[in-house]
This record gives sequence, structure tokens and C-alpha cells, in this order.
Amino acid sequence: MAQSTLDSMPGASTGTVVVTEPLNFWGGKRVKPREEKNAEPVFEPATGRVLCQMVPCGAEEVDEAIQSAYAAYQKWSKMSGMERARVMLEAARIMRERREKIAKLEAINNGKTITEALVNIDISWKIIEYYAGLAGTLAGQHIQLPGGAFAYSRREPLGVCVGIGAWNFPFVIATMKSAPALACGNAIVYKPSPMAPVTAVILAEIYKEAGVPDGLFCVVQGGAETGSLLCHHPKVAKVSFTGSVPTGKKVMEMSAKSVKQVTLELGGKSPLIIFKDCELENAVKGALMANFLTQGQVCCNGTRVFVQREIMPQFLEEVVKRTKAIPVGDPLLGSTRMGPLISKPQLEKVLGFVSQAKKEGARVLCGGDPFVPSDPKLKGGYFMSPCVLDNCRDDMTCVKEEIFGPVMSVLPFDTEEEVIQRANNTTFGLASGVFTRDISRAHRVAASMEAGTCFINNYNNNPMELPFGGYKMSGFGRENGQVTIEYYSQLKTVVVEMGDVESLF
Ligand SMILES: NC(=O)C1=CN([C@@H]2O[C@H](COP(=O)(O)OP(=O)(O)OC[C@H]3O[C@@H](n4cnc5c(N)ncnc54)[C@H](O)[C@@H]3O)[C@@H](O)[C@H]2O)C=CC1
Ligand SMILES: C[N+](C)(C)CCCC(=O)O
Repeated sequence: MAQSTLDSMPGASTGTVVVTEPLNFWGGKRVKPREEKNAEPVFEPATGRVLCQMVPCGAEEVDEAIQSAYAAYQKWSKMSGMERARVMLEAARIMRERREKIAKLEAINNGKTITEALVNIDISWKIIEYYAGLAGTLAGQHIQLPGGAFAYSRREPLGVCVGIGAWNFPFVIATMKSAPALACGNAIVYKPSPMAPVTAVILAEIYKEAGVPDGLFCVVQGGAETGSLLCHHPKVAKVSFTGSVPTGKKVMEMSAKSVKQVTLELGGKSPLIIFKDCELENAVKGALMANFLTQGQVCCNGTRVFVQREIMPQFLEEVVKRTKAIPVGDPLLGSTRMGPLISKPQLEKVLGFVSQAKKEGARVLCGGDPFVPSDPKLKGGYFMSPCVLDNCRDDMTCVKEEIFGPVMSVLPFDTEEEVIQRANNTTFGLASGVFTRDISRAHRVAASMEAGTCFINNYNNNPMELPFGGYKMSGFGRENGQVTIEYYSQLKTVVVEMGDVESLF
């Protein structure tokens, strides 16, 4: 029964799927909600139809999940890195085998295109493979001390970690948090976004099938209240959060009460700087990749596109031509390149940013309107046409705030010095990008960016080998890459005396 939603995927099309199985997972199985009374409908963004009910977990359920994770942690943390790696590689293999079904369910729940969803699932099994590879390498140091004494350090897990995720990359975020956590010997309780609750439990089933101890990866459903129960629970050692800045601050505050470690992956308003000596075709493609993946709902998007004045006309002509040509529609069709936004309120919020931009003097070169696809079943979907805004100034709302939708703001600049200053004039600092053929300038600009990533001559290329995370209010801590091991483990120093104790007393 557990896998029936997934098993129905091959024949599923937009507007047909209803998910009825329980979406919580602990103790090695799906768990029905204790009471249904606070159930919230989850909508299929492409149709506006109800996909399933999300029933938030209360205090007792959260505690049950955490206790189950703790029991699993006791077993898992005693296994060697190589033993853990073997189980994780099996999980990666199963995930790869089911990639198409998982991608379909992800696209149905999130609205991203099937083409992108497949890339997301492929990133996910690669993340597990990557951390499986690191699991066997975890080690401490041996340090010699006077008189034959010595010390060594052990890299140990933290215990039960909590992951709280956003709705834009539901499966990737669950994997990005769980894979390094498990590689280091931790257990993890994961809370998906209430708007995208259906695929985290598939990940739980895969880990279970691969052979992790029951409880090692738990899923609890819920929103702010359930999230705050997790952040306050005394048995939780660490919280890794992906989402908005205001919620990130709350998570940090709550976690501070019991001194839990925190990783925050928050929002952005990243600059993409295009110099006149760039390869224009690539810069245009880069600007589209920086703005329109997952309907523009990506934290590291380069939404402030600074273009050197001399090439502005050519850049705009090309970028508008290509933006207008983006096929918007049914996310499950292979030819679609943009699906619906996550929700009606999100669509309204993004359209609101476009009208505000117009009021403040920006010019809409294309898009920015609600979009009704010709297919009748998509009439109730949350679609909009991708938008390019020209005539933007640094003080406009659309240039200062994270829109989280398919809206690119284009700004002219004259000199390198000026654009660096303007690019950094934001409280965010997640990513940045530069297009130029001048190799020295590229590295000079990269070094000047107050951001966790700088892409040179590309954008949004974030493979799992590379640390990902923010400067300034975009958060702290890193995900992906080798360094993330540091964020899911701690060092114990063991000091060994080989002679007699020299006492001062
Ligand atoms: N930069 C990013 O990665 C993201 C940015 N956003 C931005 O945030 C806006 C709002 O979207 P939301 O999904 O509501 O973001 P959010 O930051 O409120 O939610 C993210 C996660 O935190 C949980 N959460 C909410 N309140 C909590 C609390 N008090 N304690 C613990 N957990 C809590 C949510 O249930 C969800 O799982 C979006 O319109 C977008 O602009 C949203 C998601 C990701
Ligand atoms: C793009 N990716 C998958 C590296 C980050 C996901 C976090 C986010 O966009 O909210």
C-alpha cells in the first residue's frame, strides 16, 4: 500500500492524482495523523485541484518521531563510515531506479516542469552517492605530546538533527539535509513545507528499503507550529532550515534557547553582472537560467541583472525574444519550460510586485500577467507569463525585495567600480554572477562579491561537490560539498597520558 501513489505515476497526468496515504513517517513506516481536525488542503498548482490533505503533527507526534530517531541514532552512529556508505549507496541506487516516478509526483505537487523535476531527482541520488563516498573518510587527528603522551580527535555525530524545508525543491532539500547528516552518523527528522508534503515520505521509504535502522529518517508534516515544536525539543541537537529570512530568524531564536546548532539557507536578491565584452549569447542564456528555473522560485536566482550600457539594446532584444518564447503550461509535458507558481497567494504576490514596479516607473518589456493555458484542465492553475522589467533603479521595490517568481529586473551600469558597489548594496548575499571575457576582471569581480557563490560565465550551476550557502542575511553554514561534514559532526579530543600524573597538589 505504501507505494501506491508512486506506482500509479507512469500513467498519471495533470489533474488526475489524489494522494491518500499517510504522509508522516517514523519507526520505519508511514504513520496516520492522530487527529484530522487541523487538516489543510494541498493544491495541485497546475489545476488548483486538491491533491491531498496535509495534517499537521502535534506535540505527541513530534515527540514520537524524535524518540524513534534517537533510537535509530544509537544504532547507526555505532556503525563504521563504510558500513553506512553501503546502505546509502543502495538508497541512491533505488532512487535512480525510481527517478521518473518521483519526478512526476514532484512536478504534480510543486508545479515545476517534469524536465526540471528529473534534473532534481538526479541531483538527489548524486548527493547521496557523494556523501556515501565521504562517510568512510571521516577521521580525526593524532597529535603527539611531551613525554610520550598523545591525543587524538574523533569526529562524532551530533545526534538527532532536524531539517525544515521550503516548497521550491521539496525532494532536493530533504536529500541535501539528510545525506550529510546520515553520512556523519546522525538521525534526522524532516519537516517539509505544508505546500509540498508528498515526496519526503518517498525518500523515507527509500532509506528504509536500503536498510537504515527504523527511525533514522523521519518525516513529520506541519507548518509553523510543528516547526516550532521541533526547534524547541530538548533531544534535538541541530536545526537545518531552508526558507525565508523572517522565519529563519525565528528558527535561530528558538534554537538558541537550548543552544542547538543552526544552519540557515535563506533568501536572496542576487546580482548578475554582464560586461560589454561578454559573449552575448551566453550572457542571455545565463540571465534566463538565473531567473526562470522553477518559475523563478529559487533562492539563489540572479534577479538583479546589471548590463553595461553599451550592450543594453542588444541584450534586451535577445532576452525579451527568448523570454516570450518560453512555453508555459502543463508541467508534465516534456515540451513545457515553465509551469505554474506554487500557490494562488504566491501568484498574487508576484503579480503585485509587477504592478508595484510599474507604479515606481519600471517598464514591462514582456509578461507579468496571469496566464491561462488553452488546455481547459489548466484553467484554475497558478500560471503567469515570465516577465522582464526595464528602466529599473536600485531603489525600486522589485530591485530590493525577493520576489520569488519569474520576474527579471534589468539595470544599466557604466563602470566596474560602480557596479560592484551597487551589486553589494543589499542585505542579502547568497549568490552572484559575472559575464566577461576578461579573465582578470572576472576574478576581481568574484573576489569583490559579498555573496556565498559567484558564477563566472554561467549561472545556477550548483553541483553537490560545491559548498552552497549565504553571506549576510542570506544565512550561514553550508550545504553540499565536503565542508558540510563540519556542520553535521563534532570533534571529541581524547588526551592520553603515558607517564605519571604530575600533580600541583
Ligand atoms: N529563499 C528561499 O529559499 C525561500 C524563500 N521563500 C520566501 O518566503 C516566502 C514565504 O514562503 P513560506 O513557504 O511561507 O516560507 P517560510 O520561510 O515561512 O517557510 C519555510 C519552512 O519553514 C516552516 N516554518 C514556518 N514558520 C515556522 C516557525 N515559526 N518555526 C519553524 N518552522 C517554520 C514552514 O512550514 C516551511 O517548512 C515566499 O514567498 C518566498 O518569497 C520561501 C521558500 C524558500
Ligand atoms: C538550488 N538549490 C537546489 C541548490 C538550492 C535549493 C534551495 C532553494 O532554492 O531554496
